[in-house]
Amino acid sequence: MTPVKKNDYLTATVEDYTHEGQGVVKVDGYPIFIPNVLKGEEIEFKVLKVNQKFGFGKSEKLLTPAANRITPPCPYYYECGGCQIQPLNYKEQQAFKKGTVDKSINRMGRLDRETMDVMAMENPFNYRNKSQIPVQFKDGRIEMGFYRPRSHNIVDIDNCIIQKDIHNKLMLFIKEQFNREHVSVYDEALHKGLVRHVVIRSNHDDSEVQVAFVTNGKKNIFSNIINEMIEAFPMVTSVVQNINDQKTNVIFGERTITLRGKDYITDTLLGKDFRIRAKSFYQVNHAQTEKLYQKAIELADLKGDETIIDTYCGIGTIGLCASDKARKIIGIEVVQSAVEDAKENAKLNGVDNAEYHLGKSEQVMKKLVSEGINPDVVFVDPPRKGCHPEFLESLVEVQPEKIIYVSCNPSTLQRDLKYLNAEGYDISPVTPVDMFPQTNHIESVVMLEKQ
Ligand SMILES: C[S@@+](CC[C@H](N)C(=O)[O-])C[C@H]1O[C@@H](n2cnc3c(N)ncnc32)[C@H](O)[C@@H]1O
Repeated sequence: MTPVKKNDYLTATVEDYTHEGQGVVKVDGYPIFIPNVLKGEEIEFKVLKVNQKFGFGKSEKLLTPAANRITPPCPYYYECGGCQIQPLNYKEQQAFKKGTVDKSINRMGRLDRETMDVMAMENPFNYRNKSQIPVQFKDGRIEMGFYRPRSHNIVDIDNCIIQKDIHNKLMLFIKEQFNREHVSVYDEALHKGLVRHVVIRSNHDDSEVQVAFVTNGKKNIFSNIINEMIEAFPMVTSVVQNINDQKTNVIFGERTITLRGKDYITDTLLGKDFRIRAKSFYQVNHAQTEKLYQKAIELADLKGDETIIDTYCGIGTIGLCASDKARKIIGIEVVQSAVEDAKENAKLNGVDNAEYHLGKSEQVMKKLVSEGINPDVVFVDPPRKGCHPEFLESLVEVQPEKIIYVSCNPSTLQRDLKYLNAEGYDISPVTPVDMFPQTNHIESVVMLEKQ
């Protein structure tokens, strides 16, 4: 028996945050998760759902608001699923993120390591350099915006406070053009219609912008729109069409066709230039990426004669930023276009001590181990699911002096750290880096050293 029932109205004080940024209240020890409330607030709430071990609720009345509460700066906040923690001022967002990393490493992982203060942004808005904007036809108009939480219904928006200003201007412009030209828009339920997403990506000073039209089929109806767009936005140096005719939630399909200009944009990170194509991973927050990489390279404490493996390397950014201080860089990445970009990026920066391997880290690493590779430092930057167990086994087999782990998921980070710790690696304090202000996402960097 749970101590609460669905539709109960209760009063409690918010004790903590979940890793998703929801408030946690407890009734006789039974936790209930409530969005948009701050730690320390006394609230009246309604119970919405009751599971065996925890429930969900909705705040009905703030009895004592926290000093760190603010009115969400975005007017779409309560409808749109893009941001989750706007009622927390930036100081409280940092406290939530530090607390989440700390709980993961120390409470869940029992690793007993210090969590540093969050490396924060000076101005935590208008930072996203990549916008993946779904398109829908509703009530006689084409709408563009972002999905409501846990749905594929779009909130039609004119301005997003976390994406860069140039993206907001282009989004509005393209929406108007689509409406004027009565462009055919994809209907997910019927799997019919043409335009599915518009993806905008820009470099740090907006001197190069890429617009990608993701379409269900290869019909190209974009000539007029592109002409007008380039006249109004001469910084759009790349327009591509990506064909995705599958019934899927994955945004990009296999094939990308260049419609105008180049098929990439170029950005600079820590003095190195990087070509980025539409499907390649690239960190979304330029200012914070430089801080993150700087910290990662500082933790590696390179002397100049090291062999470095940069795995889950994307377009080669971390390794190439470290290449001046290393003897050799070996990159591993599973996306073909990213590997091609990485090779190109090495050339572009005059780096001749880098080589790249296409494939899964868990497989390529095994092969490199069997060939007798002997790295001194390994940079690891996996996706949210963390490292594959077979990759970790190979890593332990080659025994690098140092491993620098960059993670976008504190939960898989602690799992992998625990394994490496048990296999003889000491763990440095963990530094959270705020790559995604206003959202519940958290990036961290940590160094492991052979005992
Ligand atoms: C979080 S991103 C990091 C990329 C890069 N280090 C950076 O900072 O831009 C993770 C990368 O791992 C790649 N990836 C995902 N699974 C992989 C696997 N099993 N083996 C190798 N690379 C993988 C993704 O394509 C992506 O480029």
